[in-house]
Amino acid sequence: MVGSTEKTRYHLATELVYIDGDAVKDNYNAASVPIYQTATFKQSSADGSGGEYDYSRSGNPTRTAVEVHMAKIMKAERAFVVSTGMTALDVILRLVKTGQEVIAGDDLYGGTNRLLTYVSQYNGVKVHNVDTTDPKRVEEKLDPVKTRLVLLESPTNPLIKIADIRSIAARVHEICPSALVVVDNTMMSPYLQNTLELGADIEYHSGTKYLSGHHDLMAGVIGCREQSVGDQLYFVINASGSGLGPFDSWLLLRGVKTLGIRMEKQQSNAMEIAEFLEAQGLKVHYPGLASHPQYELHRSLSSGAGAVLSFETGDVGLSERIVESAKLWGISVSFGCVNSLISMPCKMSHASIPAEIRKQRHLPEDLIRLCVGIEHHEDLINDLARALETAGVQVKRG
Ligand SMILES: Cc1ncc(COP(=O)(O)O)c(C=O)c1O
Ligand SMILES: N[C@@H](CCSC[C@H](N)C(=O)O)C(=O)O
Repeated sequence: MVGSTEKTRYHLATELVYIDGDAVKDNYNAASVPIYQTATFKQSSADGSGGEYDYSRSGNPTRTAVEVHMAKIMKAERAFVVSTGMTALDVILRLVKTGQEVIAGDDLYGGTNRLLTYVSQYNGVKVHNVDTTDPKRVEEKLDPVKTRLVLLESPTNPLIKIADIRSIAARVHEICPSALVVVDNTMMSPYLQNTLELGADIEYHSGTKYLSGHHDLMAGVIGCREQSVGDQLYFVINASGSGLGPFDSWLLLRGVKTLGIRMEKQQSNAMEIAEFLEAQGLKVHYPGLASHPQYELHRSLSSGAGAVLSFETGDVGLSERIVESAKLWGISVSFGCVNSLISMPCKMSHASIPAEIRKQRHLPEDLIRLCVGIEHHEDLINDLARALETAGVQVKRG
């Protein structure tokens, strides 16, 4: 019902806009996929052999439309849309049983760290946090019997570190044939990086970010390579009721159509801003800069650097003053939206990671994260320059 083995025929920017007419049967040929705002569906008989849908927790035509579309975009055997990005990870973690192990990065979104800590404390699942920029650190923890999941973020949120997804996936599959390689691809979106093609078994996204693009909904997207994995994921989604509602499914489908054009503009703005900050002598983390330690690796995995970057000032108070002096840059968590945002991860998105763990993992307290939108880059740079000056930094103008 929600599967798609259809291969893409056009450039990705075109496929994003082109919704396959067969994804949803509509008697009136509506140009926009209808919102089936219904909980239940009338059946023609009482023997359970009725229509394609019976209850929206189990399936809904608007949800099917976005799932079929996302499967095509992610080149997945099957895709699912769920209520949030964290729900996506929660569903995936249900595939890990007590006694099994997870290997994850040591620079991860704060909420991901929180959920992994929960499963390790209460579900009897050992979680190894390792530096995933070094494939050897992952390999050291692989156990052919116990390892069930290897979870990667690349680039990481918020230090923008890169994992060699291709090599890690190959080694995991060689050493632990029953382990699943899972990539949180939120920071790139399917427009810039296809992790299933790089060897991942499951790719997931916070659809709250680039996929929807306007910060007007919460969503999660999961894509997988194998039908059997898809069956297990669907079981959990139906059993737990985590599928995305019809209206949010419709909003997500609408948002995805403009992903290509938004991402092109956002990352070209991000590059201008990264260069401006680097010219100020600040330590900037952005994989589009040749100074990024994994610049070449990132280029070999993806087709762009994305629109999230972070930089260090060396002084927490100074960072706070910069963030609070910005006007055009909204002080908010989240990223991937048309509006530009500024934040301090240690006090905001990553505040749920205990301070001593943040220290152990070398997450700088003064780090400022910028999530670049589609505004004119000169306005963004001018506003940032003014914020730096207001905070006491002498700015070199180009
Ligand atoms: C990299 C990453 N993955 C997953 C999530 C979780 O997504 P959501 O907020 O949609 O639950 C977030 C942010 O929240 C994130 O930054
Ligand atoms: N209070 C929230 C913070 C959400 S952070 C959202 C996003 N992933 C980001 O990185 O900005 C929480 O504790 O989850």
